[in-house]
Amino acid sequence: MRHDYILALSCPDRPGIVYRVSGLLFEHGCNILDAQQFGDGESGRFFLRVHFDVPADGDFNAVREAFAPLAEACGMEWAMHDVQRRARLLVLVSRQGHCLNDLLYRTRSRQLRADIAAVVSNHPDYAQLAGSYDVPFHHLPVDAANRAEQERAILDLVEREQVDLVVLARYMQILSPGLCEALAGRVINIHHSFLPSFKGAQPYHQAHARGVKIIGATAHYVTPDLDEGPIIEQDVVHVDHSMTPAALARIGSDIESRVLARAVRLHVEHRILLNGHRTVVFR
Ligand SMILES: Nc1nc2c(c(=O)[nH]1)N[C@@H](CN(C=O)c1ccc(C(=O)N[C@@H](CCC(=O)O)C(=O)O)cc1)CN2
Repeated sequence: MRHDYILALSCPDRPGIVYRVSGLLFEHGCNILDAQQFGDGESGRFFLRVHFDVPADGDFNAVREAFAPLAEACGMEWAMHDVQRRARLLVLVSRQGHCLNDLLYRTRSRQLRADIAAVVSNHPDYAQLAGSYDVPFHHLPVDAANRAEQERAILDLVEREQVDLVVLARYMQILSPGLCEALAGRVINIHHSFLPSFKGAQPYHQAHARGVKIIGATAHYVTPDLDEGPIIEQDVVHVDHSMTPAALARIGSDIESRVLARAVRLHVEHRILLNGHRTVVFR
């Protein structure tokens, strides 16, 4: 039986990259099932995502070892991923549980190629919800005095549970620069506004005060600069003058869940490549 893999790479753009990558895969008996590419004239970088399979009598490790010298010669940042492997998520939540609820269902129903290894919260509210899905729940209260200890406990969980991606599902704590660095590229946050508008706390109150006619949600990678990380996915919905901040939050909650789920899917399917401060997303 053939086995599928994803090759995702970025490198300085030059003629012949696709030719050399596809030729190497061909020489190892691999078949390309899907390929997407983008050459960014502004950054001078080339981005490629190749879905390929290895024949039953093939050797994936040999393919990966043969690829390494080519990657080195082209200055590639690259990775190959087993399509069958389900990503392991650690979901962090505070008081608003709609995104957690959505991710629990989507992972359990296998809509997402991922499993939730555990839930962490600074409040006890969602212990029963996590338990109803047989997902371990860790109540880790946090304040200025114990923040370093609490974040150490989160990192220990990431290592112990072999977590691939940390999801801030309306987790209302600002991660320290140290934690952001330790998990660089592996933390996605859902911000409840259409960034760059209304960063920080209470974006629906900010939106109401501004009198906007659309609200939105933004999923982005987390960096030390609050709500400034590379944007992955966004969506919006129309609102009007009659809606209070609470009404905006109710309307916005559906958008938040959808945008976060789309961003998690894009990440776990290896469809996102970083392009400096921005992303390239192969849908
Ligand atoms: N280092 C980062 N941490 C977090 C990011 C980020 O981009 N970089 N995104 C936030 C998300 N966020 C809104 O989406 C957000 C969370 C928390 C706050 C805030 O002011 N929190 C207060 C405490 C609030 C409370 O205890 O209820 C604080 O930490 O002092 C603003 C925006 C998640 N983390």
